[in-house]
Amino acid sequence: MQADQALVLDQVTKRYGDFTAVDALSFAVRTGEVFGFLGGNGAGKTTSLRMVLDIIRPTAGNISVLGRAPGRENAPFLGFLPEERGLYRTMSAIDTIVYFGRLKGMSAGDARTEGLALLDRFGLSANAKSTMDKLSKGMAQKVQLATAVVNSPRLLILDEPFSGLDPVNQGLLEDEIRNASATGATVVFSTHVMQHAERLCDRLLLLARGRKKFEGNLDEARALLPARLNVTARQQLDGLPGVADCSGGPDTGDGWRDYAVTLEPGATAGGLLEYCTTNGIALRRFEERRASLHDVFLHMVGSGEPAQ
Ligand SMILES: Nc1ncnc2c1ncn2[C@@H]1O[C@H](COP(=O)(O)OP(=O)(O)OP(=O)(O)O)[C@@H](O)[C@H]1O
Repeated sequence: MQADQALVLDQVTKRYGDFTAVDALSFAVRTGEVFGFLGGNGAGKTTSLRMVLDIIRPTAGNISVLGRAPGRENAPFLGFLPEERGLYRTMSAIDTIVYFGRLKGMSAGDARTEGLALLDRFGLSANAKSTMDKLSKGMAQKVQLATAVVNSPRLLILDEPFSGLDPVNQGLLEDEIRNASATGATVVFSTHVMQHAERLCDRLLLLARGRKKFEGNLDEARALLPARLNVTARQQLDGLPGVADCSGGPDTGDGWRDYAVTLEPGATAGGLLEYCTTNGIALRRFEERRASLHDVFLHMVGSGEPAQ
């Protein structure tokens, strides 16, 4: 493992009987980056994260967390928001945060000071002494987030952190992730909602049926898709170099038509534009349509896997 890698999985497999939930998965998360762990339902995200946290053990392969094997001694440096949220119903919000801070080796005083500051930041100052069963689901989720970050973790792992949050609180969580990253923490979060990943991730991994489909940054992910263009021209572009498909809308009356053009893999919009210019093909509009991460997901994983 290199010094600039916060998390490394090397050929990690997890089997449940005959079923392989995670299949020879290898990837590395660099220190300080926000890393998206993406996949549809049942892809193996939670299973992978649980192995990192030593909640379950791999069937095969190696995991390195901040340079060490998974285990309890990593607790002071880690923050974890589990997918299954659950806190002691009769404990107050602040006591809950202090309890988790203590589990991670903080003093009660430090955990309380930091816990109160977090509740304030999350708009929950007035609820510090409310017991968990008196809080709304979203409020309880923010308290749980506070338990994950109270120790200013070097590696923050969030399993489906956006589920169950309203748009305002989703924004707050995005800010919290950016904030953790800005202060030097490494953040790994799983999601099946591509928009969050698109806004937040430095790099991402796409998982399907336990296998890695892609690891890289957003631009690299988008480059996996053939370029698509909106073009207004006087003639069909089918058959031009690099054009895989060109479908046209109605003639607007003066001979111009709008075309949706898909290029062949590896062909570039610039190459087609240059060809048109040098060959006297008149163009009134020539726009590249930027692929979304959702498009990439469907392209890589297929529409059988859910993504939003
Ligand atoms: N303890 C278990 N015993 C048997 N199979 C399991 C167990 N835990 C998980 N699985 C299976 O492993 C696969 C991966 O599950 P996992 O929870 O890791 O997926 P996920 O990517 O987190 O999905 P989701 O987005 O739905 O939470 C699923 O098919 C699941 O049924």
